[in-house]
Amino acid sequence: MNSPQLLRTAAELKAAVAEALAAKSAAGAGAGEEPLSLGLVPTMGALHQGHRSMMDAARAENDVVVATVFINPLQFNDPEDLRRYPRTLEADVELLGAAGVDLVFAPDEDEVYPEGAPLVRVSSGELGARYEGASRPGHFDGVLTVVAKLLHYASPAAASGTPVRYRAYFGQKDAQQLVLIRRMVADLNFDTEVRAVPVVRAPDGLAESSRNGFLDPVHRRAAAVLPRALFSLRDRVSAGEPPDLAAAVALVKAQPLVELDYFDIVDPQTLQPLRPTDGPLEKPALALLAAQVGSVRLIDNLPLENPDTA
Ligand SMILES: Nc1ncnc2c1ncn2[C@@H]1O[C@H](COP(=O)(O)OP(=O)(O)OP(=O)(O)O)[C@@H](O)[C@H]1O
Ligand SMILES: CC(C)(CO)[C@@H](O)C(=O)[O-]
Ligand code: BAL
Repeated sequence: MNSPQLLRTAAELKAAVAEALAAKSAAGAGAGEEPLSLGLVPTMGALHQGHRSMMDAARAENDVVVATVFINPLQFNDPEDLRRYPRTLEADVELLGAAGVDLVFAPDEDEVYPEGAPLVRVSSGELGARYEGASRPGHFDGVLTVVAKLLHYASPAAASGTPVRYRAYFGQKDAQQLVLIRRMVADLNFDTEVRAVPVVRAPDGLAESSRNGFLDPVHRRAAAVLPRALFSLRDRVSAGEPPDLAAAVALVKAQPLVELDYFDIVDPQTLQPLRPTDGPLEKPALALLAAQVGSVRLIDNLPLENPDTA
């Protein structure tokens, strides 16, 4: 297992990115058809198998892989959620080493926000005010602002005389976040390719999440109703039947320990609701939900595709 270099400041990261790319270049990377490449994987730490699969994807596609571990206060609307967010840097660095990550950027809050909360932020607009944004006001402006900063910190642009392909990895589990990051990169001309990584699930279907550790065994078992409802919806759609959202909602509501926030069927690119009331789905869609399970808020989603219109 290699031990990744741990960088605490933007200046250290910049120097380490330049050095790592130069070493790869000297070893012959980027000399053929494929340019030299750098993969960035932003996280908030408390890493699990979902994160591991993003690291694996980045490792498979890039010469240099940078992971970031930063709990971004700007995206928390609930101070208690921020206070208790799990902090496990030592174990995280171990997982990142096992995944072959080269550099780990774990800055302090003062490094990222030296003047305190920034005056100028990236606005997530109308799309950022729906679903997760409706329940967590300001969340997506905070996410986009820090992702913009992280993309700048790790940018290979200035680090090398040769062109470097820059890819950034995000989980499909945070579907709305992913759509918004794609929009930011397109709307603001970031020179970065956004790569989506499929949701990694526990054996009972629950999406892996750093907050799952807060569930006691009873709530943990109850939470499995969320993927059950999503997969029941998907199975109907895959069989060419209309999506019965009401039945899927009823399944969740029958579990008293789970309080549904939203459950909808949306366009995967725009997140506009697509709610056929009788006929089958006419184009690929995404089922999207959030629920409170005990003290934990969980989100999940699943693509829906009608084989007759695929
Ligand atoms: N189960 C998963 N499968 C694939 N990607 C995931 C999964 N869980 C998280 N990710 C991705 O990992 C990245 C970092 O997410 P984050 O560190 O917030 O972890 P998390 O488990 O989503 O934590 P939480 O849900 O408690 O905020 C995001 O791009 C997120 O979509
Ligand atoms: C992308 C991210 C690391 C930004 O803080 C965070 O929102 C997350 O972990 O999904
Ligand atoms: N994975 C999304 C980060 C958050 O819940 O704040």
